Amino acid sequence: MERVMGGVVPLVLGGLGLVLLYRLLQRLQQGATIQDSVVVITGASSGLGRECARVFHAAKARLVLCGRDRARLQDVVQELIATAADSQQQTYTPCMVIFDLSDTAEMVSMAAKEILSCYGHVDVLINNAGISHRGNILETHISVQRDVMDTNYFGPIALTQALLPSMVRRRSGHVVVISSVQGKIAIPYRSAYAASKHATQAYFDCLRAEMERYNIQVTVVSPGYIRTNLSLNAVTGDGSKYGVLDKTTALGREPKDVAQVVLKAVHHRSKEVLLAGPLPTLAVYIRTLWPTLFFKLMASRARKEQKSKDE
Ligand SMILES: NC(=O)C1=CN([C@@H]2O[C@H](COP(=O)(O)OP(=O)(O)OC[C@H]3O[C@@H](n4cnc5c(N)ncnc54)[C@H](OP(=O)(O)O)[C@@H]3O)[C@@H](O)[C@H]2O)C=CC1
Ligand SMILES: CCCCCCCCCCCCCCCC(=O)OCC(=O)COP(=O)(O)O
Repeated sequence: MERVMGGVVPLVLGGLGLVLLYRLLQRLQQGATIQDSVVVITGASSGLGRECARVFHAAKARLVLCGRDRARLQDVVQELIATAADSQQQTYTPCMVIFDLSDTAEMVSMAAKEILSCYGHVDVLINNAGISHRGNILETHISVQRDVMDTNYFGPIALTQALLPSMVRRRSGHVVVISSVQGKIAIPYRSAYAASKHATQAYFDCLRAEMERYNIQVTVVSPGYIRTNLSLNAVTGDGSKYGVLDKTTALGREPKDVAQVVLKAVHHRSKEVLLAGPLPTLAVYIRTLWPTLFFKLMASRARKEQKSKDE
C-alpha cells in the first residue's frame, strides 16, 4: 500500500504542477495579446464595464473608456491609476470619451471620431453599456420600447458602424458585444430588454459573417444574472426608474469573474460565449428543440409573476 501511495503522490503533484504551469503560460500569453492593444469599453462607469476596465488595464491595454457621466468615469480612471501605482506596474493612463448611446447616430459617430483620435485606431471594441426593463407590454409606453432599443441596439450598432471602416482598412479588429441570455430566450415583463438583446444577437451574427474576409472578429457574450446595478437602473413601463435590486441580480455572478471571461473570449477570439447556469442553458435549448414547452413555461412564469404583483 505504502509503495502504491509513494508512486501516486509524486504523480498527482507532478500533474498539479503541470496544470499550474499551463495556467501561468496561458496568463502570460493572454497578457501578450492584450498588451498595448487599444480597447474601447462602453458603460465603463459601473458594473461589468468597470470590471472590464480593471482587467484590461491590468493586462496593459491602452483603454478608451466611454460613459455618460464625466465625474463617474473620472473616478474609474483615478482608481485604475492608483492601482497601477500601488502595484508598481507600467500601464497606460486611460482616455475618456463622454457620450450618450441613445443620442442620434450623428452624435454617436462624432464620439467614434473622438475615440479614434485617442490612439489613431481601435483593436477591440467592447459594446457593454445597456439598460433593462421591467413592465408588462400593455402598460409599457412605446417611447420606453424605443429608448431601450436606442441604448441597447441602435447606439451600439451606430458606434460599431462608425468604427468599422478603420478596422476594415487595417484588416484587423475585434468587436465584442455584451448581450444576455435574454438575447436567446424572451422572458415575460422584459419585452423591451429581451427584444433589444435579440436584435443585438442577430445584428452581430450578421456582422461576424460579413467581417470574416477582413479578419475582424466578432464575439457575442450572453451572460445570465450578474451582481450589478442593472435592475436598480432598469426602466418601468412609464419610463421611471425601477430602483429595486432584484434577488436574481443580487445572487448573480461577480462582475469581476464575468470580466475575466470577456478577456479570455477576446484572447481566444471566441465567436460566442453563453455564460449561464444549467436551468437558463436548458431553457435556451428547449426554446429551439421544444418551443411549445418553452411557451408553456413562460406563460406559467408570467401568471405567477402577475399573481404575486396583484397580492
Ligand atoms: N447585470 C446582469 O444581470 C446582466 C447584465 N448584462 C448586460 O451587461 C451590460 C452591462 O450592464 P451592468 O454592468 O450589468 O449594469 P449597470 O447598470 O451597472 O451598468 C450599465 C452601464 O451602461 C451605461 N449606460 C446606460 N445607458 C447608457 C446610455 N444611454 N449611454 C451610455 N451609457 C449608458 C451606464 O452608464 P451610467 O453609469 O451613466 O448610467 C453604466 O455604465 C449590459 O449590456 C447588460 O444588458 C447581461 C446579462 C446579465
Ligand atoms: C422539463 C424541465 C424544464 C426546465 C426548464 C426551466 C426553465 C427555466 C427558465 C429559466 C429562465 C431564465 C432566465 C434567465 C434570464 C437571465 O439570466 O437574464 C440575464 C439578464 O440580462 C438579466 O437582466 P434582468 O434585467 O432581467 O435582471
